[in-house]
Amino acid sequence: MTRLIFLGPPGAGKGTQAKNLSRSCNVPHISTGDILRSAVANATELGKKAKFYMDAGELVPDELILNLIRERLAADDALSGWILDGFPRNVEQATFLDELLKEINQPFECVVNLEVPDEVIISRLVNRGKEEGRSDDTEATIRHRLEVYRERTEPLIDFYRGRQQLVSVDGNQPVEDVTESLVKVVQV
Ligand SMILES: Nc1ncnc2c1ncn2[C@@H]1O[C@H](COP(=O)(O)OP(=O)(O)O)[C@@H](O)[C@H]1O
Repeated sequence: MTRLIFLGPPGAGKGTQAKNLSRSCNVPHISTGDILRSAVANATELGKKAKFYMDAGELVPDELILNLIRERLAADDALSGWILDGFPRNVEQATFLDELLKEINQPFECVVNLEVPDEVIISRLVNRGKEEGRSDDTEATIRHRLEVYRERTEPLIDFYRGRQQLVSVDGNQPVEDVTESLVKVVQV
């Protein structure tokens, strides 16, 4: 049963790798960023509330995210596995996820930490901003997202490492090489 959590700074390649792996494992790729962006595009209630935070490079408040994850993991296609990308992003979300997974009896396999140096991340994100026109990929917002990552998300590395649930993978390699390392590490 494939149940993986992807961790790493913005621009580490979580989305790309999670998508590749979800295809080869035949489980859904659950990206909170994608879900939120589609909510914004469809101007749903959630989207209207989330847009402000996303454009500022802040985390969207937990009260908007936690229910969304609870519902998404309860969907039929998630019963036989999933790859989580972009969640959890702070200790509160990680604690919530622990409780939720216990409640629905779905233990995860491991947390994959994609490691990429800061200067590589910044140039990747600046390029993505130009190519995809994502409104949060401007240089000032990118720097702020990295700060938010350091402050709120990075502590999760020790959180999971302390429980021997963390696996680190070098994300600073060509996409296919990262995928290959990942497949080896998670043995899917
Ligand atoms: N779990 C989450 N908790 C709070 N906000 C989130 C979460 N996931 C995504 N977001 C919001 O969506 C934005 C984009 O997320 P994502 O696509 O994962 O981007 P990246 O990892 O490239 O920064 C984040 O900057 C944040 O505002």
